[in-house]
Amino acid sequence: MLQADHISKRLGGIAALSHCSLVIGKGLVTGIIGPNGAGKSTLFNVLGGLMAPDQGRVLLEGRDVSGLPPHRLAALGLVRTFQIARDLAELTVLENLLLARPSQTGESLLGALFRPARVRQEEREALQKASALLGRFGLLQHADAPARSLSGGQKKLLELARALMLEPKVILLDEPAAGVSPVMVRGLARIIGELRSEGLTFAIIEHDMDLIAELCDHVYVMAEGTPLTAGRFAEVTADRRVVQAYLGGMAP
Ligand SMILES: Nc1ncnc2c1ncn2[C@@H]1O[C@H](COP(=O)(O)OP(=O)(O)OP(=O)(O)O)[C@@H](O)[C@H]1O
Repeated sequence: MLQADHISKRLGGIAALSHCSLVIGKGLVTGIIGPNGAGKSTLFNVLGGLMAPDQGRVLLEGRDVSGLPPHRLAALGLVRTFQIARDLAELTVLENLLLARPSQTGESLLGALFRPARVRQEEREALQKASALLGRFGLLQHADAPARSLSGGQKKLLELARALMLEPKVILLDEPAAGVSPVMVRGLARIIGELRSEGLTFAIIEHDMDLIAELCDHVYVMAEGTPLTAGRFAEVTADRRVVQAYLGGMAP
């Protein structure tokens, strides 16, 4: 579904990614783990179009999409979740969802002026979709509350719901469990599992190893800008090199 092909990226004189190659399989949940500074966030930034690679390619369903900006990738089905930024936090939960998917027709002045019925139809559809997602994620009663009033876990659900408004095929999830209560982590895991069984593909960066073990079909362990090893969670965690990478070479 999504492939990093020998990607290299230097940041501030550091090789954040170095000939990094990996495959995010269709319909699977792929975990990306590794110690701090291993290059996981940089990989997501390159895969999600926030940074162009210095070398290498990003392939989405076999098509070279290297360097395409996030909105072009979203139109092709690849979406990355983002923390609700400060300005969005002041808007309501529902507004956050409606803004995630701008009206296609109403985006241009001419479209809005000459096709008002079409714009209204798109707005109705977006409202229906947003309401359905809020219901599914247990956020309906918070629809008119400012996003900042949500708990950490509810904010993560809102981030996921914003991504789903774009009807993606692949979602890049950056640390879904960070700052989330254990009960809400279970809720998130259930929803991600359900979305996966509906055919969505996920790549997940996460430091919560219980969540990785529970959710992931396949796990890549990154170290120094490239995958060190890959396999099922139990396989990779049994690999001595992985323990060493986490301990910074201090393993006995
Ligand atoms: N904007 C930047 N300028 C300079 N160096 C950077 C920048 N962003 C990241 N780096 C460096 O690139 C390397 C990879 O960082 P990255 O954030 O991708 O790692 P990570 O695996 O996501 O780490 P963490 O788990 O701590 O989030 C690190 O050495 C980091 O210090």
